[in-house]
Amino acid sequence: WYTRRRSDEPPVLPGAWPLIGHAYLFIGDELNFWKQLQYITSECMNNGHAMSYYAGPYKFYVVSDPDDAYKVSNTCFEKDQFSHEFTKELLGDGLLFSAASTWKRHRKLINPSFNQQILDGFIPIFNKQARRIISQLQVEVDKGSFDHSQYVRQNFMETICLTALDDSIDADEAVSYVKSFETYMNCNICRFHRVWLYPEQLYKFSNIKKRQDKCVEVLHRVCDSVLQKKRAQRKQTKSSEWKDKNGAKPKVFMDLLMELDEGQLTDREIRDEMNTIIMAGHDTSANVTIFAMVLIGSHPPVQAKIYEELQEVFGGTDRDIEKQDFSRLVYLEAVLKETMRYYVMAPFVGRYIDQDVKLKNCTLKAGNNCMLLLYGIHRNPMWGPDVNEFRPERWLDPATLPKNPNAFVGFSLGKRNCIGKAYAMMSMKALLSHVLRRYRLRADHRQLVLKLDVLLKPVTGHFVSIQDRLNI
Ligand code: HEM
Repeated sequence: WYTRRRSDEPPVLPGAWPLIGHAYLFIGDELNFWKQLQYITSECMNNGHAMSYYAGPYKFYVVSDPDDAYKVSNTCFEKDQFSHEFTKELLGDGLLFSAASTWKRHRKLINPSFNQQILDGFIPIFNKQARRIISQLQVEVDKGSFDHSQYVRQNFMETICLTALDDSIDADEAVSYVKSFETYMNCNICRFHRVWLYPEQLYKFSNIKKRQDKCVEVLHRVCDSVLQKKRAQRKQTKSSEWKDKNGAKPKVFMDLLMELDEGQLTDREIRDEMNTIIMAGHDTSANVTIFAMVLIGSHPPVQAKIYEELQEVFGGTDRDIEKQDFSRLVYLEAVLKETMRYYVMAPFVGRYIDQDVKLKNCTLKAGNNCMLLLYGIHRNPMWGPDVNEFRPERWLDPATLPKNPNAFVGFSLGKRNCIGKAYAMMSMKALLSHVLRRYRLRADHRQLVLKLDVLLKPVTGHFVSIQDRLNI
């Protein structure tokens, strides 16, 4: 039954077992998940860039051709059947996993909140956060290799909270918010790797669910209390006075959503979007920065070139990064893009096939799930013979880049791609432009062991050591 398919459907991955199909491949830890995803990707790339596999009764298509992936992503806007189910208590109708009809309305409303003018308002926060990590890293100078990921993760989490909710969140609330977020994500990852906990009827009796519910309670309480505080402040102060009082402060995402015309988003929807932005925005940018630091430390000529560019742009000073500096950091941008190509943060994204989709060589049938293999797109031979090498220089000359506009999918592809890509590039450039002016990194990326929870991550973080350039 598993191997039977309509003639125009993609071929089935070999090795399906009775009843469970290929689900056994995914039993195990996050290291195994990454291994299996690499295996499925290479099978898919070697079999016409589209295949299918089964997890119990569910059929999943996998697609690794950039044009086909683009077609799927712009035809089917529903996310796969599991993502929303796993996150609905916290993210509700937030952009990331909401139903297509809600997503279309919300994305239109929220898009303007990510415009350049708003993002420029966050530059002082990015600078402050970069200086914060520089002083925290002082204790690690000349101490040998250490786990830089903890510093980076914490820093990006604080930054996203400051730009989503601002400092209306008090210190104790902030601590419990960050902790609860972390535990919530860990619970979800635990469930993801235990196929038997996928059905809600079984999951609700597990201890993981109990722990997760407690976290959701805290996260909702904190978010609601910030929202109420902001509403009360606005009521007390006339709108013109409120503008004067807060004129110097950047507008954070919560302010922007509250300012939408009355009734466009309910308080519940604003809360869902805040949690979504925080969840989608902090771990992704943090991980790219963590990988970038390892790669930069492992490639001294790359580090020297970045440093040279930083000296030129900042005139040899340690001044803050300003609006006009971002576009001048051309080589740093190339390094970040190459990091995201080499270690694609989200190696796949899911879609639900709600209508038949005709691809180059086959048809995906409605009623199944589909994984767009972004990792496969970044390993496509169109990138050239050095596809498996880290080579930022490829980004400096358009002639050495693939002609296909969907070759780079670090932020996904199609209309439902990442809304925060410009924010992410700015926050990462700001942090690295400070850190790399002050510290020289040493690392060895060949020691990295990778795992996949929902994002690609290094298993342990003790690979980077730092020297203070002031003492060299
Ligand atoms: C380097 C950092 C980042 C990476 C690699 C990344 C990657 C992604 C990916 C792969 C998706 C899924 C798209 C899809 O399903 O096709 C996504 C969606 C999303 N991202 Fe990002 N992201 C990053 C940073 C951010 C930041 C900083 C924010 C917010 C400030 C953000 C907010 C979102 C939101 C709200 C969505 C859902 C968009 C929608 O469905 O309309 N992301 N991102």
